[in-house]
Amino acid sequence: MIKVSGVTKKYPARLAVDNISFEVNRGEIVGFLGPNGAGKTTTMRMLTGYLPVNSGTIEVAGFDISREPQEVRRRVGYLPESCPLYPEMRVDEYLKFRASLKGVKSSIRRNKVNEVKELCGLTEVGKRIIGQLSKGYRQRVGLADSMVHDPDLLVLDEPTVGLDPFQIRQVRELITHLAERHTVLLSTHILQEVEAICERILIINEGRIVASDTEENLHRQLQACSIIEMEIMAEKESAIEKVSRLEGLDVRNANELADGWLWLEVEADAASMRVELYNLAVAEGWALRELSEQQHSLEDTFVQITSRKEEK
Ligand SMILES: Nc1ncnc2c1ncn2[C@@H]1O[C@H](COP(=O)(O)OP(=O)(O)OP(=O)(O)O)[C@@H](O)[C@H]1O
Repeated sequence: MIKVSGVTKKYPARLAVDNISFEVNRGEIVGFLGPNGAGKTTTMRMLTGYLPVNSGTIEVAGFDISREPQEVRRRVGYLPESCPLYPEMRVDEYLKFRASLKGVKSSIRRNKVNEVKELCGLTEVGKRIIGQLSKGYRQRVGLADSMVHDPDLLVLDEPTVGLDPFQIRQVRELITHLAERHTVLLSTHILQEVEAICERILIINEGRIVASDTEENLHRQLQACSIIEMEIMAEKESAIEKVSRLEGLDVRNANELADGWLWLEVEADAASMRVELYNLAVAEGWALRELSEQQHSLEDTFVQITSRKEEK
């Protein structure tokens, strides 16, 4: 559905997107993650034909964005970061206006508007003035707008930004529902959002794609190093020395607990090195009451991937 090949975008004072390539398959729901200024919005604007590329090619639904921008726009629904609604218009009026701008035939326009209103939970507010709606509802109007021409692909830039937790949940459910019929590329800062709705994650950092995989596989890449916590009855200095002497294990933190036990935080080069620590405790005659490996959160994964120096 999306094929980006070697795309670069330079603003006068800044290289925002640096030779990126990635693909999104039909029917996928892909999360686009990256720190502030990483290049997410720039990429999304190029994908939707709002910003020209400097070099490289973008194909959407088989059409080249530079050569056939109209064909691409017809097949893409875009929810920009700050959706430019007309605050003085009523919801129905606005959606009909947008549908006509997007070339929806007048004979089916009313039906299309009703359909997207229903999908976005807007049926009750059709007669309301947009400027008087809550932010959550305005966001739904933006979503309804992005899909009123029945696009194959939805590109959503931070769809839940500024919403309260209840609205966030509703908009997420809506997106999950939309993904049954559309391919979705969605940018967000909220990692739980990606965990909750996306099948695959693309991570962009300083204008470059630094990861593209399922959440599970991204975690797996990082399982190569893990953190183990242990609590033993042992003398601090000697325990640190003996643990650190084991290959692939290094003590990061040590604390003598109030009840006399020693807590150690150990960095392991590989997953499942707890058994080495268990064997050491047995060999040294240390009583052991805790030996656990920390699971990486998506946040750890994100931080590690976006701070890997060699990939910059
Ligand atoms: N119109 C512009 N003119 C000049 N520089 C720009 C323009 N738009 C974006 N930039 C710069 O390009 C880089 C990428 O910006 P972009 O908005 O694509 O990042 P982003 O990942 O969407 O960030 P955020 O998460 O903060 O929205 C940033 O350094 C930004 O300052």
